[in-house]
Amino acid sequence: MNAMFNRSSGSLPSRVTLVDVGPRDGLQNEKAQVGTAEKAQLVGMLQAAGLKEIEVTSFVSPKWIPQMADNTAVMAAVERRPGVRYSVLVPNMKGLEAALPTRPDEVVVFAAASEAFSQKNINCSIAESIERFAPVVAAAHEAGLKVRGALSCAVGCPYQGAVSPDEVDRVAGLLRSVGVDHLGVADTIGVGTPRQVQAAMERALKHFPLVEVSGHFHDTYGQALTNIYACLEMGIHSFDASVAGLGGCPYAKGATGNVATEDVVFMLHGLGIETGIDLDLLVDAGAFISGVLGRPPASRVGRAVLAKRQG
Ligand SMILES: CC(C)(COP(=O)([O-])OP(=O)([O-])OC[C@H]1O[C@@H](n2cnc3c(N)ncnc32)[C@H](O)[C@@H]1OP(=O)([O-])[O-])[C@@H](O)C(=O)NCCC(=O)NCCSC(=O)C[C@@](C)(O)CC(=O)[O-]
Repeated sequence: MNAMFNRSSGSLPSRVTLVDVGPRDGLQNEKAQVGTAEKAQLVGMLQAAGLKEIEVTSFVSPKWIPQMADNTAVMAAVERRPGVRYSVLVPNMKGLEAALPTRPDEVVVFAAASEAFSQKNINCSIAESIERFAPVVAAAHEAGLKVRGALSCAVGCPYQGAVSPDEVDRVAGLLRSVGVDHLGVADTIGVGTPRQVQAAMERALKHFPLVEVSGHFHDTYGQALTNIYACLEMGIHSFDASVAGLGGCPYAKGATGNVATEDVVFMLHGLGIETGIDLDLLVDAGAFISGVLGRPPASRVGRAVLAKRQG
């Protein structure tokens, strides 16, 4: 066992922060255009359920992701609660300039550990993306905002196949070098298994402190909860998840949604780990957005709770 794994001395964190990325990662991949009011209502229901960090939208090109074209209107429609942090994705200065007047608490730049995915997702090489992010990070800091860096394809790439931990190491280092505060290690296509995820995390932890690393897992191969558990064993205590298991990236064909927030909360509470989230209210939020989309929630916990309520 690697020395880095001794950080948590075998015990699990007592509290975990969950960032619900459903309004952004979830809805960016839906064929049906969800209305601005429904998006704001979803954010409202998530914060009522106790989520303290919500990724609301992205300021990307509407030609690339038309589902997020109402970004400014969504940010304006959200009834903000004190103590909740609202983040948005920005791929470049144009995105940051559009995002700043909407008063996000945090911005997210997104790079990839795969050259092929970087080209497909943001139309530039990894090196060019880092160059592009440098002034974005500086300007965001100037505006008093923290910057998260999402690192896609940390285990596998839909175009390139397996991704080596060496690439995670390299790109995590590049993101840190331009001043990114927090790194979200993402298994974009949900192919990772626990030891692979731990290897990627270990490399990320060379560049970012434990409190500034989080996991973002898609559940394509049903490994997401196991991978979260593997991260908990390393002491990592912040994860992205999507209510109702919404999600996916339009440039990662075949990948399913993110791990469902309801499923993560159920597991964490079962482990005696605090989240501050009310599972019943979260299930209501998942049922609401699934109703808007005209399908049952992908969350197994969500479906089980709803079935139990019906008797
Ligand atoms: C990065 C670009 C813009 C490059 O796209 P490009 O075509 O190379 O951009 P460009 O700079 O050449 O500009 C082309 C046009 O886009 C406009 N433009 C340029 N920037 C913006 C902007 N910010 N907002 C609005 N418009 C913009 C620009 O003004 C111009 O407009 P035109 O003159 O043709 O009318 C494009 O590739 C893009 O928007 N990509 C975003 C793709 C995306 O959102 N993917 C999903 C998010 S990542 C993800 O889901 C993964 C994650 C984070 O969840 C973790 C995981 O699971 O892996």
